Amino acid sequence: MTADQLVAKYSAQTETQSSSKLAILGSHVEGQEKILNSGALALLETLCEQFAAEVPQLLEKRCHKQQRIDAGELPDYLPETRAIRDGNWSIRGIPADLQDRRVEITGPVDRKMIINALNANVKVFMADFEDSLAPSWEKVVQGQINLHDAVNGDIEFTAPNTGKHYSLNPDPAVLIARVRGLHLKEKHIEFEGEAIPGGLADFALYFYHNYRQLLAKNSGPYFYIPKLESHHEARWWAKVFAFVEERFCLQPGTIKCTCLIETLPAVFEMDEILYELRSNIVALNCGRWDYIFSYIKTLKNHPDRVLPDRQAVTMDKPFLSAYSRLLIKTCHKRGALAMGGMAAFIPAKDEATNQQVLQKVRGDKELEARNGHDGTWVAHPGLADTAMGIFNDYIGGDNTNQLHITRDVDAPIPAAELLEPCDGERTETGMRLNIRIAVQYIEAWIQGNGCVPIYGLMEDAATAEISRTSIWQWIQHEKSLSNGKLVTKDLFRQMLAEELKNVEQELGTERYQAGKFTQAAQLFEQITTSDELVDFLTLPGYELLTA
Ligand SMILES: CC(=O)SCCNC(=O)CCNC(=O)[C@H](O)C(C)(C)COP(=O)(O)OP(=O)(O)OC[C@H]1O[C@@H](n2cnc3c(N)ncnc32)[C@H](O)[C@@H]1OP(=O)(O)O
Ligand SMILES: O=CC(=O)O
Ligand SMILES: [Mg+2]
Repeated sequence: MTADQLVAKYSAQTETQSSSKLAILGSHVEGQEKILNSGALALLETLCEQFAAEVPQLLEKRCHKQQRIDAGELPDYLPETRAIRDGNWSIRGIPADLQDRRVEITGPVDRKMIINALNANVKVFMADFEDSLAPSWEKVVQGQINLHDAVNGDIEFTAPNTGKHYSLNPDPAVLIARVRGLHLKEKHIEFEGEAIPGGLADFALYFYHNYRQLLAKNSGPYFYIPKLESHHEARWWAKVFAFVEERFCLQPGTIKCTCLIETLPAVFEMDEILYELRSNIVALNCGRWDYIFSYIKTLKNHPDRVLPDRQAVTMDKPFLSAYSRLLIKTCHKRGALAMGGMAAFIPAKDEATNQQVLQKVRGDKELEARNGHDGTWVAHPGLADTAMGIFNDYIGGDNTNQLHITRDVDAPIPAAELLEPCDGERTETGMRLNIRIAVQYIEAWIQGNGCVPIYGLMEDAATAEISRTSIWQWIQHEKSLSNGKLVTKDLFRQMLAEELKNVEQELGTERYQAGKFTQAAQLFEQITTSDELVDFLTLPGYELLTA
């Protein structure tokens, strides 16, 4: 039976016996029939049946590990998987259209942005259901509709305010969908009365609707997997992929994924993650913003590892440099690409400032390319040429990547280097900036906007996490600012009140009052002064977003 016949049979079966275990609770989104059809829901139901119950167990494993680290242990390479690290093995391979990923643009699954991103001067577009998306039901469903139209090549958009029309250029970038992390649920779909894992919904819907078209175009169902913390979680995804490949009569390894290494626990299991997913994985990526957040979160009880101002934590700091170099060394040894990360700068409107922005982006991308990364991320089309120029220079000639760079000079990288405390000041200016960023970001998020420009930087869920957890950590460890002020809950509350006034002045009273700043400030205050560190900002945020 061909794959097409199989899908038809699978869809027909479920057309007649509508699913009893899966319930759609979200309100109607225009066009949802295209996405939430019986075949897609049948796949989702089967995946939930097979795999959803394991997710809480995986999250529980994270907690157990964290308890040991909270009690004083430091993360390290795992003794029980030494044979995998020492073994001689490679990943299955990289399809032709994923060999050259020198510049990838990222962005939420907004219709206009999808078109702009696919038309940008980049090799890949990472369409994001994660850090840059506030996953309201409408955005999730509309995002799937948009991606389906993009894969079909008939996505179009007319801006209501300008009348400008958008459609795809002839040779669009390769599409990779980033699904939600395992901690996030999709509460508008329930399986046996329980909200389902958000990432499983994103995966099933994108896969089901697009894999045939993508394969017909000599591309494939490609995914970014975020926020993994262990090789057990990688194994879970490997089982999901293998199950779906078998179900749809696809060659093993048809689904391809790139895993973000953006948690401190995962950096010690990169070989193991590649190994678990070796049939499907093609690359790892340095998700530096979540990684910095994870460094704070994982080492939250370790007074000697408290980070300084966010601006001081740059990729040339020893712990981040070691992370980038180890990722490259590990990937290239196994035949996988080593993707760099995001410089959070975005273009400025005035030319002089923009030149400074481009200079900073150039510096950041040069460091990555020189280290041996095979490609990098940009947040905005206006940065694509700059990043492309740097990577063209380093990759050179007919090459498509830097897989030949083995970084033997770095063997081995000890755990201590990955955990090295980061020097730098904690300043009142830095703390106030963290406050203004976090409160504005939370306000945007609970209104449904997961990625916003604030003070010339792209702010998303990962960058905002650094701002809010830095203050939490400074309070908990009774740190003093460079001007001698002790960081306390009261000092934070006082600064928050003052900075809310500054934000109101910056934005104007009309915008401020029409917004949700009071709600955002309440949530921010609550999670910053709580003695328990809230795991992810987006968990209480999701309750407000979907209230
Ligand atoms: C830590 C991480 O996870 S990083 C990955 C997640 N983060 C992201 O993906 C960031 C994506 N970037 C963005 O969302 C945006 O660039 C923002 C919010 C930072 C800034 O957006 P804006 O203020 O709209 O930028 P600006 O006004 O300069 O945009 C100019 C044009 O570029 C487009 N544009 C900007 N960023 C992008 C993008 N990432 N993809 C596609 N198009 C984009 C805008 O849609 C706009 O198009 P138009 O001229 O046709 O109207
Ligand atoms: O997802 C990317 C990051 O930096 O976080
Ligand atoms: Mg991230």
